[in-house]
Amino acid sequence: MLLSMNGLSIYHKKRCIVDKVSLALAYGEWHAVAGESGSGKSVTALSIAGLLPNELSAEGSIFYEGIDLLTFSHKKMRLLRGKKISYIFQDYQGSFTPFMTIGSQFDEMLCTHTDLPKKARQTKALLSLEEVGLPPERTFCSYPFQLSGGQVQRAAIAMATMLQPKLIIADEPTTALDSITATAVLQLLKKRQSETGCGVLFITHDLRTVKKYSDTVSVMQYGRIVETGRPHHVLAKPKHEYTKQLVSALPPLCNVPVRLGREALKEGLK
Ligand SMILES: Nc1ncnc2c1ncn2[C@@H]1O[C@H](COP(=O)(O)OP(=O)(O)OP(=O)(O)O)[C@@H](O)[C@H]1O
Repeated sequence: MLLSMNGLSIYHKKRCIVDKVSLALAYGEWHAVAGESGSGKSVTALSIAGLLPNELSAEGSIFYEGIDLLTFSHKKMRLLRGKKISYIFQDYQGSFTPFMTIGSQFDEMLCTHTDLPKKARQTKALLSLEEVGLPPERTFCSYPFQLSGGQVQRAAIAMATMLQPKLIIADEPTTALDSITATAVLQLLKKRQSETGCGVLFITHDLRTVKKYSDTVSVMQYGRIVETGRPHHVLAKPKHEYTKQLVSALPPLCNVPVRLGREALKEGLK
């Protein structure tokens, strides 16, 4: 197992906001965590990357390749982030520092995790930007606010996959995008996943994306996982009352049979 979370609880002071969550993610798997706003999806994801704000505390265990990340120091987690575990946020303010060019942020990551000389770092960054369909030189020299939302997320995917991490955590990466751009960004993430073989933990409130891209879905409500399984099972025959409500709230056109994985990707790339 790439990631195995056991009895994870997260507290704000004495308030429990995530309650004994257990979740597993295999190598190369796309695991969606779906649920309404405030159910605890983001804080669960942040805890894996060691990015919980100071006022929150976590208990339980989060094993990444057999090592409990909750026992890691901030310094060790910094070395792991980017190289082994990457994070894609909802918007550029999460993924990029606004006052640095995209290129210098790629360079900073390469400096932290590799011994490459300057020229080779630049070549690698430009190649990564090209791989996600962005004009490499122009994007490299741009500040995040000079790019569109879709371009920022493409650049975030480029940076997240550049060092071929085994795990990518994507926290509602398409929330700020229109539906056509969102589809293109998700197809790109799926494509990069199949190229690099990484696992994806995908946080979403949109069950349509769960149907289309995920191998597994966990449904969260009030800080607990109430149901886990293959999307076509969970969505066709939801067991928990909350999942039933989520499914019945889907627009009718979305309640069609699900095609998953490679098939969905092929479809998306046509
Ligand atoms: N820094 C914080 N301090 C105190 N409470 C917090 C903090 N961050 C999150 N929470 C609380 O934790 C709960 C879960 O929040 P979280 O952001 O994980 O939800 P979510 O399911 O990701 O929602 P959304 O889809 O809106 O992002 C909420 O009740 C929220 O108010």
